[in-house]
Amino acid sequence: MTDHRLAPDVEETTAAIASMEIRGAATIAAGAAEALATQAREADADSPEAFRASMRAAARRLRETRPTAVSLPNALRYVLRRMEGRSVEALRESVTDAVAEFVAQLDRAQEDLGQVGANRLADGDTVMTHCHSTDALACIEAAVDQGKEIEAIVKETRPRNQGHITAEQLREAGVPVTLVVDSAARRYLNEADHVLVGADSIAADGGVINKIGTSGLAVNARERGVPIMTAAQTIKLHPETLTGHTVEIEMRAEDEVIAPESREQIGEIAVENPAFDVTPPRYMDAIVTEHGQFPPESIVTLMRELFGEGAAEPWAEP
Ligand SMILES: O=C(COP(=O)(O)O)[C@H](O)[C@H](O)COP(=O)(O)O
Repeated sequence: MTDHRLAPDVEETTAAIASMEIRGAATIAAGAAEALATQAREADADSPEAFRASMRAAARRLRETRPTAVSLPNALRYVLRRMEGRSVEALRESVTDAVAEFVAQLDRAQEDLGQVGANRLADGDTVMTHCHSTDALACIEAAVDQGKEIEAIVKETRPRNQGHITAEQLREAGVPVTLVVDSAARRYLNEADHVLVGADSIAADGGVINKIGTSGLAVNARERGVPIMTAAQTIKLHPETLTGHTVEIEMRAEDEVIAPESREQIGEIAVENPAFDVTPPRYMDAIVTEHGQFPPESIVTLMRELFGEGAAEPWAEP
């Protein structure tokens, strides 16, 4: 393999993230980190410089897949910042160690935030969910483990129906599930005690970027007096927003919204398919992280503490 050649696993992971076979912010972060470990193991670079260049090339390739979940660049940053050593072997080891540490930390963070989120849920509560978030599910699963009886109203989450994954996993956890179409959410909020969502990114002002439809759900929840929380480990904090950058919202293919045949039949129309939206902090009651729960407006303090060194791009060519 020459310096910049990417390990097949990097190409496969890149394709799987782009096609959403690997999806959800935490899972994307773990997948990308593991692909970097494979790159490190398989790179046959003949100098430390060549090894570093091949790692940066792999990170750039992974970075290009999806733009909104900041857990992806945060994962790449975590690993590349820990790449050190004077020999290829030492560099290789530093990367594989960093990846193992990163993945273990992700799992631990999810477990810890699950406990925090579970404490907000009471025995007999009904929770409404949107999309499929492993961080959000960790809260419900921890509540069930505490012996609480929890029921769920699961929004299907058009256009890709990630709610079906949530429904299946909750059912497997022993939670009675009612699946509803997205437009039924306001009606069923009458029966919900909490709304629980995940996040792809959290901005410095406490804005929560999550699956399209989250912001409308939050506004409806507020109107109905149903508390809404975001479960998000700190890998979802978006360092660039500390300096005023906005988070790019991914626009996806039109055929996720309407099949090409149906579209042809309708005639000349425009179709838009944004994958995410921003829920302003005033519509979110709490952000639950592995460091505890925070009012959205105060998340900036945690962000400065954890990501104060900024949003360098260690994958860029020097
Ligand atoms: O919006 C989504 C997934 O969108 P997509 O299906 O487009 O990737 C999830 O709520 C967050 O990524 C959080 O997930 P997790 O808590 O698992 O990180």
